[in-house]
Amino acid sequence: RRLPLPPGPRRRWLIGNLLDFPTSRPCITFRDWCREYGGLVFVDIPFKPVLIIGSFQVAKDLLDARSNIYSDRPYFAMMDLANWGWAFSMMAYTPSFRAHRRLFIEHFNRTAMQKYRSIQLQETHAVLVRLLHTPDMARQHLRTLPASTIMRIVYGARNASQMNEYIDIAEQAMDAVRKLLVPGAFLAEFIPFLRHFPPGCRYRPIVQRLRDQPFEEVQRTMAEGKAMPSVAYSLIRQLQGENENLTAEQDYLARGVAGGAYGAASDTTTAVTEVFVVAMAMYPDVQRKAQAELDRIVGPSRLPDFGDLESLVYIRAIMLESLRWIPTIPTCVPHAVSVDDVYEGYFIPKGTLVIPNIWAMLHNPEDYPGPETFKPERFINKEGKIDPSVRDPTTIAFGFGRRMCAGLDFAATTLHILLASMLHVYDMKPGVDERGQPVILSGEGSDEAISYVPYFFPGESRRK
Ligand code: HEM
Repeated sequence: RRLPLPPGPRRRWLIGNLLDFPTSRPCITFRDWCREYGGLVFVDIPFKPVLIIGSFQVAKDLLDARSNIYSDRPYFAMMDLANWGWAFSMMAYTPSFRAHRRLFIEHFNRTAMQKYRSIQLQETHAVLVRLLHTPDMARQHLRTLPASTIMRIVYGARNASQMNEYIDIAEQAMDAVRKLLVPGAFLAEFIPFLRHFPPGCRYRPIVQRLRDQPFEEVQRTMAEGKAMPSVAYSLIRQLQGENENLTAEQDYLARGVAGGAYGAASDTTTAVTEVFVVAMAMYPDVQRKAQAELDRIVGPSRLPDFGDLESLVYIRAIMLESLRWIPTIPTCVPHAVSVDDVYEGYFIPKGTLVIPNIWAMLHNPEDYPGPETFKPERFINKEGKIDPSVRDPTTIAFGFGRRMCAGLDFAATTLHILLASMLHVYDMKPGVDERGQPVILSGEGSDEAISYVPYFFPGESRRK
């Protein structure tokens, strides 16, 4: 006899839990279900069983320890309709996915990243200057930073107008990810015949341009002998070897690896930066403490550098707290289990969609007391070092197992240097709205797959 399925909300005849599935702020409903039924909750959606993971331990046991069978992705109907199927973050755990990920890691591991530091610093400094000249466009400037950094690294984009065009394309293409990847936001994910009425189709041309236009520009400049060093350039050289052209398969791989970097890096890093700025405006004491650390370690006559980061412990704690307080991808990117499995006496059928509730794990009061408060001190021990006994939010916020974020190191260094530089130069304060009224800030994320904070600030320079 089959073992029982994990517990979960009561199922209705024929439609199971279809009507219970949340379409707004799913992380909250999932957290409530887990409080009622435990760290593992089974939700019965016709054609698509769903498993919600609400506890860090269960995520470790399944997604990390059994990563050989929990690293698949479900078929994302809406993302496929929007033409995002080429992005390896959406791919099933196939040999093609593994080839993409392997190649990606080769260009974004810790050693490879040393090469990108000067671009990271130049882009960070450029943002500081833009903020000074046009503070009313602060939000836009901060949004452009990860985009332009990754664009220069991946495609060697050369001039401002080319860069702006690429960023504009990416902004439009990423809108699909924000809107279509929220679990349950589109019932078509679960009910196949609804896919004939797709809101995703309108994104197809722009997503295609995101992948192809900058890549083909690199190919063109290579043919003219004018290409700048870039990841795309290295990929093409590496794959094509002595041959004159890439094969169709190599071409698909190279475009996917390059385009995947841009898609995965820009919005996520921006979202954390926005959380950080709002937190600084809401918690001026934290800001002052960070600035005191900077004054002590960096001093007033220069900007922070990568060599300072190890000593900037409090600022690292601010980064960790920014990742924890409003998690960037609150319900992760769903995994899928590729064979039938049994866990703690429960049967988990092959093909089940697995959703780790990152938000709930990072707001678990047992690991992070007073989780709604922004408190970097929680990560620092008596010796003034990062406390290894407090769960590191990067082990949750970047996902799990063999699908864990492939750009974690890149994201963490980009953020650390940016946060340090922003705090060194600016005081972040709550701004005023169009009617001149003070903006009420809140620590609540948006309702999209990548969580934003709703408002933004003008900062003020603290260095005259
Ligand atoms: C703070 C910023 C970031 C956060 C919070 C973040 C978070 C995540 C999460 C939660 C996933 C899904 C993991 C899973 O399925 O278990 C993911 C996947 C991924 N991320 Fe990030 N990410 C960030 C920045 C970046 C950057 C800067 C890059 C590239 C340079 C990147 C590249 C990727 C890729 C390629 C995947 C797909 C991995 C796969 O499916 O195997 N991410 N990220």
